[in-house]
Amino acid sequence: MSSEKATAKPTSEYAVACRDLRHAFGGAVAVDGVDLAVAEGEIFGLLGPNGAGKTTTIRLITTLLPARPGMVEVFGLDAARHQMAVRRSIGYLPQQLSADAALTGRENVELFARLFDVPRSERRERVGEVLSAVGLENAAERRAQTYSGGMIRRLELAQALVSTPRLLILDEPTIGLDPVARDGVWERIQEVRRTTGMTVLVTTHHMDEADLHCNRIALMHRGRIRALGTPSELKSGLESGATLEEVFRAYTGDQLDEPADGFRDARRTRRTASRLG
Ligand SMILES: Nc1ncnc2c1ncn2[C@@H]1O[C@H](COP(=O)(O)OP(=O)(O)OP(=O)(O)O)[C@@H](O)[C@H]1O
Repeated sequence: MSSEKATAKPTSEYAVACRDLRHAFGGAVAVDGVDLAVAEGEIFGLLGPNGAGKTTTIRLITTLLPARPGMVEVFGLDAARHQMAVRRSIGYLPQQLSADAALTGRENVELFARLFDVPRSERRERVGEVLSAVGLENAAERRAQTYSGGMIRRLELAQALVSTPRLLILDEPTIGLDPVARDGVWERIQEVRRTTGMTVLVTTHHMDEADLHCNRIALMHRGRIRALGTPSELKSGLESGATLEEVFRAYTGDQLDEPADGFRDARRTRRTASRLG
């Protein structure tokens, strides 16, 4: 690990740079030649209908899937050659439930602090800081099973933040939440980004959220990037007064989803609970 650190010299100024990403599950192509460049400090939205290949792209970037023959660089480091350094720089909020219902909020975050090697001497303070950054300081000693859907997602955000990542990757951070809870999650994401300058790569099905919060957006469909730009650029490329949802439909022709909330609903809405994403 130390030799990896010694040779880990950044080669580009981007937070994430991908070239020709490809992945197939058996014969089924999920990602079909994706090029992406995410600038440091921006909120970059990856949008697309179910099955477009967003999660697979994220798993390639986080090194959970091998990116060969394509290329992924995170803060200029080749992810294939510097896998551990790249993983250390990323905080990942998976689509699957990653909070444990039987543990308190604090215990859930402490678990991630240990998993991600936050030094023992800093753990207590760091866990307290991120719980308060997501507005859960007063609920920290309660079991997660008593949390609302929005609180669970904010708890999972705290888990992703506890290792002080430079790049925060959020896979549908507001899935299954009502509009008020969605706003609560975004407020916390924006606040963390303002105070830390962190880069955020996010997937969402909510066009209104992408329009409001993302600096740039890539529209993905059937494994490929179909359009890329700021929300205004994408909208003005269609017709005057077009909404982002209309842009989305123009490129994909598909329906958007609207799920529900609560711990049980979150469990039902998302895939099987898994701490390892
Ligand atoms: N582990 C897997 N095994 C087999 N096929 C998979 C697997 N994971 C994803 N796929 C398939 O790959 C394609 C892309 O899936 P992916 O989860 O990347 O899409 P997505 O855009 O994230 O969708 P969603 O919005 O529903 O999360 C889909 O056809 C999906 O069925």
